[in-house]
Amino acid sequence: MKTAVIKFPGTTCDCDVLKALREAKVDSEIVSYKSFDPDKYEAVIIPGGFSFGDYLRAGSIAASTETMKKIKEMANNGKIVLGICNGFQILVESGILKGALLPNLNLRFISKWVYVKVVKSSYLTKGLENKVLRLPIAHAEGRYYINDIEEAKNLALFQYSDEKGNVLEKYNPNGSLLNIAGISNEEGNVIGLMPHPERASFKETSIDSTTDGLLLLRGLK
Ligand SMILES: NC(=O)CC[C@H](N)C(=O)O
Repeated sequence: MKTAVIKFPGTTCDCDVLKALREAKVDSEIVSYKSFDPDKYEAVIIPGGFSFGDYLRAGSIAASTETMKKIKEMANNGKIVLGICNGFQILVESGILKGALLPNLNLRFISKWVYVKVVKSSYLTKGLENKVLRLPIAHAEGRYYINDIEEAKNLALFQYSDEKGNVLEKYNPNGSLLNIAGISNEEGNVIGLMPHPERASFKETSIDSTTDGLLLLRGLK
């Protein structure tokens, strides 16, 4: 699937995402937010980083760009949209995904390996339901919140858990509602998650040689 990896000023994870996508055999390239042509792609990834310096709130300035209008249209047309970390923040700031990403409860930047349980099917989690993935997080504003608990349950795609998939508050690194680490829209074609699959795609740079990130990225093949 022809996939664009969008680069905003302050995006830092574009090269890592591209490398992981190529490892997953996904036809992909990095595209500047200034010259993005949505008609050329079937899928788009908004990678992590600090777009526009995270000024105001993480993701809020990128959310108001023309590029995000184009990505909203792609989402509405059923194309695949994936936001990773800052990309997830941009998707909620632009209203393409519901809810908000608030500062972590401890008001600190948290960088650690976590386990997340896949709690529903979506375009990228077909066949991975109930599996536990080991992925790293690295963020200051990752506390998922939405004002309606029932809606949160429906949106939840990944929940912080232990390695066996027990979703308990003690495994919640940032205070997210219902331990939510990622969500998808109802159709399952728009996905946002705080953990970084691209950082769990190479044995050499992963913890315990895990390549769980590839399980998700291969869905874009
Ligand atoms: N890893 C990322 O994408 C970065 C972090 C994000 N902008 C934050 O600190 O919340």
